[in-house]
Amino acid sequence: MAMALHPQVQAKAQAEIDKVVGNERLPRIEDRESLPHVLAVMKEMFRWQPSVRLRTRVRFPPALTSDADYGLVPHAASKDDEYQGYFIPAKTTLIANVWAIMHDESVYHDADKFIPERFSEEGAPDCLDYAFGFGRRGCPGVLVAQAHAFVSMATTLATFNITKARDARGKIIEVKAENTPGTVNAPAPFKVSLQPRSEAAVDLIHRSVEHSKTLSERLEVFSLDE
Ligand code: HEM
Repeated sequence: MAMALHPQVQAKAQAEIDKVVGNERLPRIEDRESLPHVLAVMKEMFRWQPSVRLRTRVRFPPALTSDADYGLVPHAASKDDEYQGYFIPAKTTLIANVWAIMHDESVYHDADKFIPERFSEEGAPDCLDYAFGFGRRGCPGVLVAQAHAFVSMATTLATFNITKARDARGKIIEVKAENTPGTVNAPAPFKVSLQPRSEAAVDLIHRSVEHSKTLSERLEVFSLDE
């Protein structure tokens, strides 16, 4: 969705991939540090639309909403505590308001806009520190999730142009940045067009599909042997 809405962000990320990775292979996780704009696009995705649901700009106490009756992964204070001068009695339900953190205008200017350069060029605080929760109950899948998100994004950008789709009469179907209700923050259904970027991209896509088939065959052999 974000790429169809922001073609200039997409073009910049693709130019970076073309320069650093070329079109002989797909981007890999090892390329992460050499692709700062692509990484910034991923961070901006997690900031602009954090996966957690709680969505309010009320911050009382800052960054924490206490005794809320909705939101993702509520936690409880195991003992009396204090946070920035606010007393939190034991057993209080606490839900980190990740949306408020990610859309705090004093930290992320034009917070509702999609601006990856805030991470790659402006030194904004790394939103990946919050997107997966906090402390000892933070997401244990964080590393695998981030690696997967980066590789999926980078390989898609390397091989496809994502644009707004057109209807049967050729009229552009506008994309609306809307979300589904529910615990997990997912985009509402939307239509985009994915076109391979070149013959080389088509070849890479075919080769990677063949490669994954080989991998799954190897995994099958491995599980049969056991
Ligand atoms: C983009 C992908 C993902 C996102 C955005 C995400 C985000 C989160 C968040 C925000 C929490 C709540 C943390 C908290 O309450 O402080 C969480 C918890 C959790 N996540 Fe993920 N997660 C992702 C992928 C994964 C994956 C791939 C795994 C497993 C391999 C995983 C396993 C878990 C588990 C088990 C918990 C509960 C931890 C606990 O309560 O101690 N997650 N995740």
